[in-house]
Amino acid sequence: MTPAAIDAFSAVPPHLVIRDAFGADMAARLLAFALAQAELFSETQVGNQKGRVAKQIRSSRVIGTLGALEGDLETKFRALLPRATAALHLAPFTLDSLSMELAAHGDGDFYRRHIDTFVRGEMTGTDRVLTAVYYFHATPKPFTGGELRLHSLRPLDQGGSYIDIEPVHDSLLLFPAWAPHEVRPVSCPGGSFAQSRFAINCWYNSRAH
Ligand SMILES: O=C(O)CCC(=O)C(=O)O
Ligand SMILES: [Fe+2]
Repeated sequence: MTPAAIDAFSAVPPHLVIRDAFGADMAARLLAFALAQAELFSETQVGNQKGRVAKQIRSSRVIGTLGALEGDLETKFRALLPRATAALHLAPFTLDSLSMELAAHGDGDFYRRHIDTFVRGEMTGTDRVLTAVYYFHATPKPFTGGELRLHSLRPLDQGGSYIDIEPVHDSLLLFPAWAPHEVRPVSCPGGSFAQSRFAINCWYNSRAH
């Protein structure tokens, strides 16, 4: 009997991890920015419906602006695109824009399995093609858990698979926006905002046709 092939539906989607991605100085500036803006973070929402907060799907806080760091960050994320396109074997696309947000996961926070592409009438004129997540936190690391779990398209109980990726300080993770993923629950006994698992989500958007 021929063993069943590991088909595209059962394989973990392509991904790229970059350590020491933006450097200790940028990580420190981002942490200082996050703490200074603590009051301006709001509860995360799911989907595009204004005001919808689905606590059973996603629990975290987010801020949509990166202040004076925004320009530097955008340059760094843009510079990664050729490398990511090659490593992830992405079909060529024309970059329309980047969208960035800064998210904080504290004690008990999580984000259930989802994809980042817009589907079913959530279209906004652009398509998210590529997701990048940049991780940073206080040192020593004040939390456990919070791994990014990247799933195959096929569910685990039907022969699918997954990989857990640690949110290492000053590291970057890139994967196609269509890839199913989740944030595993964070445990942060101290519980203060400063001890959160911080991440910048950056989406590379192509114009939707
Ligand atoms: O924080 C992460 O590791 C990923 C967050 C995420 O999946 C999202 O905001 O869409
Ligand atoms: Fe996501």
